[in-house]
Amino acid sequence: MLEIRRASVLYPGRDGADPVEALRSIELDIEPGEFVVALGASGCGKSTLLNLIAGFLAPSSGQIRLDGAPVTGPGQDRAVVFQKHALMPWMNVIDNLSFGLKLQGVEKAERHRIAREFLELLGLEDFETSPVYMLSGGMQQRVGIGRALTADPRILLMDEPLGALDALTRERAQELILRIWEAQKKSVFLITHSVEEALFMGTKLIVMSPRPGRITHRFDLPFSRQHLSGMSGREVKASPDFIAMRETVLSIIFADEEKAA
Ligand SMILES: Nc1ncnc2c1ncn2[C@@H]1O[C@H](COP(=O)(O)OP(=O)(O)OP(=O)(O)O)[C@@H](O)[C@H]1O
Repeated sequence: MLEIRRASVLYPGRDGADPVEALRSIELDIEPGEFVVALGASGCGKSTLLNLIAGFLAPSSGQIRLDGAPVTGPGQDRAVVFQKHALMPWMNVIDNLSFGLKLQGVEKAERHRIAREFLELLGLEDFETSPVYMLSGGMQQRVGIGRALTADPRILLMDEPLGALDALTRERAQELILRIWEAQKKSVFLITHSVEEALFMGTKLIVMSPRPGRITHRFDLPFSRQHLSGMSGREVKASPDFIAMRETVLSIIFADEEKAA
C-alpha cells in the first residue's frame, strides 16, 4: 500500500555548516493492517521519516507512493498523532474528537454521531461533555488519538505518542491502541524510544542508525497478536521470547550509541 523507495533527505546545514543527511536510501513498505514501529538512537531520522510519510516533507531523492500514486503532500488518508496533542482545552471531548470533521464541513449532528462511535473504544463514554482541560494526561492523549481516527485515515502516524505518560498509564494506553488497531484495521507507523513498547506493539520493527539515518535491522514481531489473543500485557512482556528479543534490540541500539559517543 505505502511504498518508500530509495528515499533520502538532506537538510541544508545551518550557518554554513555541511548539509545533514537525515535519511539515506530508505526502503520500506507499510501494508494494510500492518503495525510498523521505528526505534533508534536520537537523531537517526525517525521524525524525518514520519514527516515524509505524512507528506509534510518531500524526499531529496527517491519516491513515496500510496497505492501507486506519488505522495505529494499531506492528505486525509494519513493522520498524525503527536506527543504534544494539539487539543482545544476549553472544548469538550466530543467537540475535540469531531474538530477535524468540522473543518471538513461535516454538519454537527453527523460529526457528533461519528465521534460517538469512538467514545466507547477510547474508554471515554462518561466524558462526552467534559472540557478536555479537566481530563488526565492519559485521557487527553486518548482524545488526540480519537481525533485522528474520526478522519478515517488509512494510516495512523504516531510520533512518540505516549512519551509524556507515567508508566502505568502508558501500559494501559499501549493496550488500548492495540485494541483500536485491531478493531479499526488501520495501518500504523509509530515512533518510540522505548524498546519494550516497540516490541509489544509492532508487527514489524525497523531499527535505525544515525549519520546518515538509515534502516539497519528489520524484525517481524508476534507479541501484539499474542496480547490480542488473550495473554495479558505483563505476561507477554515477561515471556522468555520477549526478553530475548529485548536484549537483542537493546544491544544493537547501545552499540550505535557507543559508536556515536
Ligand atoms: N529542519 C532541520 N534542519 C537541519 N537539520 C535537521 C532538521 N530537522 C532534523 N535535522 C537533523 O536531521 C537528523 C534527523 O533528525 P530527526 O528529528 O528526524 O531524528 P529523530 O530520530 O526523530 O530524533 P529524536 O529521537 O531525537 O526525535 C538529526 O541530525 C537532526 O539534527
